Amino acid sequence: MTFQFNFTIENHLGNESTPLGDGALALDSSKGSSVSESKKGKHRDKKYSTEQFDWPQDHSLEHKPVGNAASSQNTDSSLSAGNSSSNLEPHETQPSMSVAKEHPMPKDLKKVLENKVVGTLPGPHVIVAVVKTVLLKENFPGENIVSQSISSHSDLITGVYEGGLKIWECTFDLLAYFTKAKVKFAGKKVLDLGCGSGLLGIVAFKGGAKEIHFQDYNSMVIDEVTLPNVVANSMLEDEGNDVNEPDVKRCRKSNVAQELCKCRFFSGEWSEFCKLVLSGEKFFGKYDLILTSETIYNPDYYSTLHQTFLRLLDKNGRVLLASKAHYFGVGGGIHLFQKFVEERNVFETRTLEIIDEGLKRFLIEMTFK
Ligand SMILES: C[S@@+](CC[C@H](N)C(=O)[O-])C[C@H]1O[C@@H](n2cnc3c(N)ncnc32)[C@H](O)[C@@H]1O
Repeated sequence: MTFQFNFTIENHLGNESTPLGDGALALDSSKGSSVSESKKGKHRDKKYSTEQFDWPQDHSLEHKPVGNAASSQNTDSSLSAGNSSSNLEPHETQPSMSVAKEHPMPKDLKKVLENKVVGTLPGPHVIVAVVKTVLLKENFPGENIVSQSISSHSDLITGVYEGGLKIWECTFDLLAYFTKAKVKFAGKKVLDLGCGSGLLGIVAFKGGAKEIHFQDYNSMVIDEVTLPNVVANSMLEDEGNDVNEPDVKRCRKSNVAQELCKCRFFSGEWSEFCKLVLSGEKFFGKYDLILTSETIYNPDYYSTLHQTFLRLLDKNGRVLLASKAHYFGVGGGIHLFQKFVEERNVFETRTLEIIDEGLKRFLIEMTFK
């Protein structure tokens, strides 16, 4: 079995008397690379810096939902609500009811990038910034999805942690497709569903989408990965004009803030998320485009996911979905999902691309019949 994380845990840092102190977690949201010891120390007090990421191509990711690995230690309110079972097995567990909430954009954008190292994603797609994060355990009392994932040797813990801390490879397939197919985002209302790092939504943002919403199951993922990635990208865009005069600077600052107003962030389980966005004053209107990568691994979630598309997609909208052919150990996969969709008879699915290298992967489009 191959097991891979995109972040490293440094529980031993205190013993090595690094400036991070005891129980520091280093979370590296790049694919397969890790932050070196010296780099972590070096960047701890920096606001942010830019570097090129090393981005190894590993196609051997394996999902392993864990049963009893989801311990009751989890006290994060949005997570613990989803952790009612102490023995979580992929096919016995229904999607939990992790309460949905909106995460406001912090006023101090520099703070969002504190303890982060910003790099750029190599590849043929538009330039995208990704952050590496250093998390201090004491800042996240009760938030232990990282250590739970590590200790359970799993990328997913059903109903507790749904995988958003790392970038899954189908995200890269969709990014490549956007470029190849010249997907238009301008003026569209876009949802990055199960966003994790949020790279799909970020590309939509850069492509001129009117509004971009990011949703992830875990609130920590939104706060520590998605939001910083979006902020880093808005600043990256802005770095193009290198002007130093104070009023130009002020104006640039408000431009960034204005652009960021197009982005909204949500955590929580899908049916709860639907309730939140469809309810009363929070109603934001339906989405023209729903982007979603590696979200169909668990057949227990199909009904909720299908319902989410049904409720949130505009009647002329489309879903662009990327998935592996099969998710070993969890049981989901593209064929099972397509069959599920066919049986519901609401959406039409069309295969856009089959990527037949490493683990077979699919890009599909869903539109209303
Ligand atoms: C395997 S991760 C993929 C993350 C990201 N899209 C990528 O490709 O890197 C699956 C994502 O789907 C979301 N997700 C899965 N099941 C969910 C559920 N029942 N409710 C809400 N979100 C869910 C999680 O938040 C998680 O980020």
